[in-house]
Amino acid sequence: MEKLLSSWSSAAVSLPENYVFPVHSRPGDTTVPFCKTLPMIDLKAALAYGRHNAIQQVLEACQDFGIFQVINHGVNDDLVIDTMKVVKEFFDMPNEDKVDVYSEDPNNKCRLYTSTYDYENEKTHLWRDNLRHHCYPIHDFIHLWPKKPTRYRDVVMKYSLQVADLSSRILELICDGLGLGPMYFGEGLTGVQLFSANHYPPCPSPDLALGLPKHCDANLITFLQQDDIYGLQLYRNGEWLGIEPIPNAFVVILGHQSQVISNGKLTSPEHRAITNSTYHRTSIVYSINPKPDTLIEPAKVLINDSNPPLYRAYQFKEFFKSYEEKKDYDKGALEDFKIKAS
Ligand SMILES: O=C(O)CCC(=O)C(=O)O
Ligand SMILES: [Fe+2]
Repeated sequence: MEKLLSSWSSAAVSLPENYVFPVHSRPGDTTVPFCKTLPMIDLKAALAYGRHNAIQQVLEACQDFGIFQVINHGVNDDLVIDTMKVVKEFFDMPNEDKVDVYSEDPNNKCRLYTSTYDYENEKTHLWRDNLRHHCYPIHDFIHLWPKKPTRYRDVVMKYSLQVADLSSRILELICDGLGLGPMYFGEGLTGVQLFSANHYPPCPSPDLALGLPKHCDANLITFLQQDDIYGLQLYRNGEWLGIEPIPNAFVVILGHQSQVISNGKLTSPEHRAITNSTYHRTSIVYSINPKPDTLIEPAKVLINDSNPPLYRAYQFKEFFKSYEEKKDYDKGALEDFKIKAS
């Protein structure tokens, strides 16, 4: 547990060498402008104008940005606040209360660890601790979740169920918008669901370190809840832009698999998490992933002579292995899966 940032970072006066990112990927000046054009969807209002209107708003956001904020989403506001609170309480606990879930084994279905799954071999450590556990179907995994704080399991269970429901509603809108036919995003594409809480303590050199480097999410889709402390940045048209924290909003982010299934019609955005020298920051990620054996391919209904497949079919586990081995987490992760023009 001594590797955890929360064990030593508060006493650090300078950034250790192995946290300093190479010049080309370090953030430098982190004060970038907010992305003022980021789509913001009021789901309730959008649906009030008819399902067709909601489909159009979601699809446009997914095509143009691949990332948007959603408010009036149907997940209970008090529950959202309470979940952030209980997760912060978890990270605030002394080490002896967290030791049960600390694990250096990436195969563990519930674990607290620091940086990436591959701490020993990574070139630069990330300035984050992460608590991650499976949560679907919930009763297969809840017994593995943290026992403390005592409210943790109850609150996170309610949260997971409601965010899973939101994810189904958003995926149905995407499915209808793309014309994929009913239930395209079924168990195979959504059957692995993870609750992942990132904790970024104050960092002595936010210009040199990163909470998470530039990446696209490997999954199908992410529902991210930001703290009131800013730290999420989007790489768009060659520049970094901040994603403004909006109370109780979810940031919806399409993963690589959505880009492949839509044959490039939808985009998976590159993003990162910066640190700051003053505040602890926490983000909660609800991540929808395919099952390992699921075949991922551009949806057949989207393919025709004028729209040939851009990606070959593969099993999700093949993609994931390459994503982790190549440690090429951004757009490059899809290179080996592209069908090259002959
Ligand atoms: O902490 C954040 O805002 C970003 C988290 C993120 O991108 C991820 O966990 O994949
Ligand atoms: Fe991400």
